[in-house]
Amino acid sequence: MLEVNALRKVFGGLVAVDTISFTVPENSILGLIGVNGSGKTTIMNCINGIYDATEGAINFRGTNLVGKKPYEIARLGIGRTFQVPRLFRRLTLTENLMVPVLEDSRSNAELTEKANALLAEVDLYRIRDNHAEELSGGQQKLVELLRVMMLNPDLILLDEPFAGVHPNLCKVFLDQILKLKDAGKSFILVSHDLTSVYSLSEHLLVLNQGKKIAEGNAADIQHNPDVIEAFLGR
Ligand SMILES: Nc1ncnc2c1ncn2[C@@H]1O[C@H](COP(=O)(O)OP(=O)(O)OP(=O)(O)O)[C@@H](O)[C@H]1O
Repeated sequence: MLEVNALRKVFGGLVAVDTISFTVPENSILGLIGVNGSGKTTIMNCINGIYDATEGAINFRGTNLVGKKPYEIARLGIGRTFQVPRLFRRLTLTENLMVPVLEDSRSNAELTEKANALLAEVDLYRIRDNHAEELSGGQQKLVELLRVMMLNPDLILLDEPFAGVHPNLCKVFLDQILKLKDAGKSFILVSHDLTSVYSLSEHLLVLNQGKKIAEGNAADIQHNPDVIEAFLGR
């Protein structure tokens, strides 16, 4: 579904992503792990068009994404959440969900029904008229995922969905991911929560200082000496 080939992203003299290649098959979850500053978010930003790749190719179902704008990439079927959720603080939950579909050809009633159904799935329908700023950080992350789902993407990039989130909400988030996976969606998951990322991902990529140092399934990664050294410094 997604093929990233020899991706390189340089900021001035800093090579943030150093010639990384990987693929995301249809209906799969790829985990992206690495210590702070290893290049994970930069890879996400290159895929969804926030950054232009310095070099390399990114193909999504045969379309080259390099040079495309974030809204074009969203319309092609790639959604994205952020480490710090980017909701409109003074809009209600329902209004936040309606933002990506303002120019949608579906009727307002149909879209509102969809937004409310998504909110109901995670027990937020009852507070649908609250302002986003009234939510906890974890609830905001959840609403951001629902907002992404309004465009029904096939590939969803999740940046640190569990960081700072109450364990009960993490469970809701995990259930949502699994449900969407069952419905055929694919994910790239960036997380420092290794337990969750190991349990969710069929395949993992480990980054260190912009380079790929290992890849494989959770068992391969957990026993890889380079990974142990990068994470634990021994
Ligand atoms: N816009 C930018 N301008 C300059 N340097 C940047 C920019 N974005 C990222 N970097 C640098 O690129 C490197 C990789 O950063 P990135 O945010 O991708 O790492 P990360 O693995 O996501 O880290 P974290 O786990 O802390 O989120 C870091 O050294 C960072 O300082």
